[in-house]
Amino acid sequence: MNYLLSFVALLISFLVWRALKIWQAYQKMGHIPGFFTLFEATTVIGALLPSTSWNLGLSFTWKRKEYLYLQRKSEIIAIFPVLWGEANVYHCSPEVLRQVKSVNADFQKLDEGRGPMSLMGPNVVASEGEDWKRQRRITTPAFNQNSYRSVWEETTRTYNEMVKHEGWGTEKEAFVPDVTVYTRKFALLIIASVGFGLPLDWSEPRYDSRGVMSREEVITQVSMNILPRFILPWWIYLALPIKSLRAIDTAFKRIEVLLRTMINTRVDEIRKGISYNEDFDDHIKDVFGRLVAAQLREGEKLTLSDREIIGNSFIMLFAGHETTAFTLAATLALLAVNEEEQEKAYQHIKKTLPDDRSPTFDDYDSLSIVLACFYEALRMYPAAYMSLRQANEDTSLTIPSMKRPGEIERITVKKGTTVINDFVGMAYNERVYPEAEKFMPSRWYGTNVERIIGFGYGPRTCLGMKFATTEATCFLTLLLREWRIEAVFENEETQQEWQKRVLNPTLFTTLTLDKVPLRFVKRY
Ligand code: HEM
Repeated sequence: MNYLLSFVALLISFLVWRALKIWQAYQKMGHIPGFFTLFEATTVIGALLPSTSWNLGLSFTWKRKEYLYLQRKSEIIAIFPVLWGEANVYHCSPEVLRQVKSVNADFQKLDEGRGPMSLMGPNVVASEGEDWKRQRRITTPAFNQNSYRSVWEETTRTYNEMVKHEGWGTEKEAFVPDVTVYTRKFALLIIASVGFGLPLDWSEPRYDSRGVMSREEVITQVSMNILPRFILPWWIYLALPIKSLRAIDTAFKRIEVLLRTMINTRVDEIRKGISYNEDFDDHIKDVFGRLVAAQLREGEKLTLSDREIIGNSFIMLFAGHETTAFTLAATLALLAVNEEEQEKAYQHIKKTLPDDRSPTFDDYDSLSIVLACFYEALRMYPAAYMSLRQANEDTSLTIPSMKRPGEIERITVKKGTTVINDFVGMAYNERVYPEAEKFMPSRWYGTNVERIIGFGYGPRTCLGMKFATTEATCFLTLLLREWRIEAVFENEETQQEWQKRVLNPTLFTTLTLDKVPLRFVKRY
């Protein structure tokens, strides 16, 4: 009886607490069109439960992309979770994105969102204010024309290694059961080599004969398990003898050792090679070298702690390969089911590279139709599918009106409100991208890079944007000029049905695709 009373008292306290919370949120955001749900999508419970009418589910911005904003006839909406989580404001307007992320915007990254990204140490993605400025200034010079040239050369080398190792050189056709496995490995090898001077081998097996994980597998496991590692308590790895948990634990321990060893080796190299009072910029070109060298500038402002070097190395390895890999996979899949666009890209490559000469970095600007295919895939499957910002002050936002097209509405977001930039919503906003469901690379012909919002906007725009587009242009050019890409259908399914089944992403740490089966058919 006592137990029952305690339970009822607890339940009542909980409900009163929630009612108060929702009431407070409603005071703040009630003027924004919105709706109620039971759990907030990004909380553990909200993410684990399936997407239904009463629970949004983790991938709800994708699953409801056609009607989420249309239902409320507004490009900005508020979502109030009744039982768990915080109320937030979502929007699907590139105009709002620009206001929230411009240089003068009084918004900042959320502490909660920064947690998982700082798992291995503070870094440029997760930091704010002066810490962010310092880390951005240290890392930015590593992204320059010379490094993009290295990206191009390394992409060409790795492509040839892939074709050789997979035995495709002599084949007329290659069946690729899941192209994401290849693009993932590809992107990882490029960032590891160009960004970190860590050459990984395409042919190295994931585990050696003694069952020891390869370095590639360590980085892949770590990238795929950032959220579980962040959420799960340390003792769970000891308490539960589950193989996949053990693999996560091993990978996180090994990456720490790997990065520390790399730091020590690089410190020795730098100390031997140059006097560390000299201008480092002239000597050290790669991202990792710049991070390590910054630490050696004793007594200077632009320095990094050990934890910051590890944090930044980890984040570059992660940000530098997951996003590129899935966008490349989406590009190939979309080209497979849009034959006309694939043919256009192929003809463009042939015209740009007469006599079948190999593409070089100097061809990058001319291969704009290839890059447009990548931009369009990025729009339709935005790897960084949302970004969160908190208002530091009451801020008035101007939003194109859905009810009265051509007019502008003003909405104030109150101090402390979290604004979620919903890149899926923006990508499928028919006002901005007519026929949004259609793969139309021509949207990006001759475009201004500021329009490519998939890489963010403003001072915190993606640092690796040109790194990624260089790699993508080179990889796609090499592949498309040699192979015709085809979808592998199941039974009698149509191209649209294939796209719907196969290109059905999961929204987790990034937007990920699961199993994209393709066939590469030799063109000559
Ligand atoms: C298709 C590939 C990529 C996509 C779609 C992408 C997307 C993004 C987006 C949307 C942001 C801004 C996030 C925010 O505002 O909260 C961002 C930031 C960042 N990205 Fe990328 N990224 C890609 C590739 C890369 C690569 C290859 C690297 C490094 C080699 C990289 C490094 C970074 C870093 C360091 C930041 C943080 C910048 C800052 O806060 O100052 N990204 N990325």
